[in-house]
Amino acid sequence: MGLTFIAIKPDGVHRGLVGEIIARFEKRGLKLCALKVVVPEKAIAEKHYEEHAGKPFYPGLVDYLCSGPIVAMVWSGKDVVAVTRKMIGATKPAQSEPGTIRGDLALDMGRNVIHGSDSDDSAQREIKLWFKEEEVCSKYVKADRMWVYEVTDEHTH
Ligand SMILES: Nc1ncnc2c1ncn2[C@@H]1O[C@H](COP(=O)(O)OP(=O)(O)OP(=O)(O)O)[C@@H](O)[C@H]1O
Repeated sequence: MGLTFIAIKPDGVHRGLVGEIIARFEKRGLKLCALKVVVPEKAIAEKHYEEHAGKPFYPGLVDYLCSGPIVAMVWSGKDVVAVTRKMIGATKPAQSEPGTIRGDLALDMGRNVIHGSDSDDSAQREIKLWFKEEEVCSKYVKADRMWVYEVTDEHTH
């Protein structure tokens, strides 16, 4: 089953973009499996971005994530990692296509509004880092499933 971890970063929360971003994922047909508002603990933010540890921007990146509440979410759907990465757009907003979240809502790489897992392995690691198992409701069958998917099997939700 395809799951991904999405976080609306503190700038997205402070700028009032939460509803707009969630609406985009809902309208695409994805299924919301978990959601919470949380001010990240430094240790979790460091772990989340551990692949960047040692890079010059790492301390600022961790401070940015911890600077206010984030909206942490789990979404599921067909090809959910690839689909959400496309919807989010390139890391540098100047390179994000119009129509993407960053292409429409962000201007600065250090304030790029949203995070999305970049692979199934990262998604699994990040979901475990941010959520307890019982906080993720991935089993329910969404009522519009037969209108979102042509074939509804164990790979669609
Ligand atoms: N060279 C850089 N200088 C400053 N900040 C950077 C740089 N590269 C990445 N970042 C910051 O680190 C975050 C993580 O970088 P990554 O390469 O994982 O991009 P991403 O997967 O598009 O972003 P995210 O992980 O936040 O979804 C970026 O969102 C950006 O805020």
